[in-house]
Amino acid sequence: MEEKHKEIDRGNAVIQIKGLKKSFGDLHVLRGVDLDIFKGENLVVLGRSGTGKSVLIKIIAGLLKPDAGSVNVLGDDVASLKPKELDQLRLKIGFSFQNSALYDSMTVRENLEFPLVRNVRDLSRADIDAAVEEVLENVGLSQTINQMPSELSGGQRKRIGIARTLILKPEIMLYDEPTAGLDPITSIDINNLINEVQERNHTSSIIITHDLTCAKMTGDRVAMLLDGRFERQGTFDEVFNTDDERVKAFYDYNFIQ
Ligand SMILES: Nc1ncnc2c1ncn2[C@@H]1O[C@H](COP(=O)(O)OP(=O)(O)OP(=O)(O)O)[C@@H](O)[C@H]1O
Repeated sequence: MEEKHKEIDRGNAVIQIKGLKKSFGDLHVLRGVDLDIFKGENLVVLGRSGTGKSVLIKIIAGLLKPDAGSVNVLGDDVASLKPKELDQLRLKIGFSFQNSALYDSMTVRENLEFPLVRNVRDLSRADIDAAVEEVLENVGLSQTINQMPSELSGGQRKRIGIARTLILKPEIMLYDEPTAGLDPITSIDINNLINEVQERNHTSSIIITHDLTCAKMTGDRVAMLLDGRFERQGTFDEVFNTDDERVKAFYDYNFIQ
């Protein structure tokens, strides 16, 4: 499988993280994280369980406060935002979490309408219908519009979850283990969808994954969290071309076991 090759504008950072630290009691999870994410870039974050990937995402979204360091998202210093400003910023960030969290009692259409109706005022019925149809078409599932989530496959539910996030046209997408629990072929479909979203919407994305096929297919750049820092950042091959046993173990586990 080929590495991704996409030109990224390194002059335009949408997320800038400097010297970020976060501990819980004696547990020092993030120990000085420096990271930039550029406009239109897919950045894959790798790291073993418990290394602090979710903590990092929560800090970016303003859900957790850092102990030290700065986090700037789309020009805003997250720590200094008032609650209302934080809500505004969060509308520009799409979260695609592991379980997709669709509402089981609502149809696909109702699930997709929900964030729009809740967050955007003065939309006509025609606007809402058009937005729902557009995102469903973008994820290739127009035919499921009147179905219930229980009638969909895991891969389809994942796609609808991504569509529901896209309906607010986020500038940044955060994908938390997008291929977890999916078979390899369906995982590849989701990886392709992540790239299509990037191409079509010029979104910048952070993709947290343990799946190195996903990392290689979707990542313009890969950053590996090791002992609380991003010691290794670069293309997929740059990150894994090393004698560092911690990195090699991660690679071997994915491809040999
Ligand atoms: N609110 C909290 N209070 C105390 N400890 C926490 C809190 N949130 C996270 N932690 C701890 O911080 C560490 C990092 O957690 P985090 O969820 O970020 O890991 P992760 O890298 O996302 O792991 P996984 O790949 O398993 O999802 C863990 O040891 C976790 O127990």
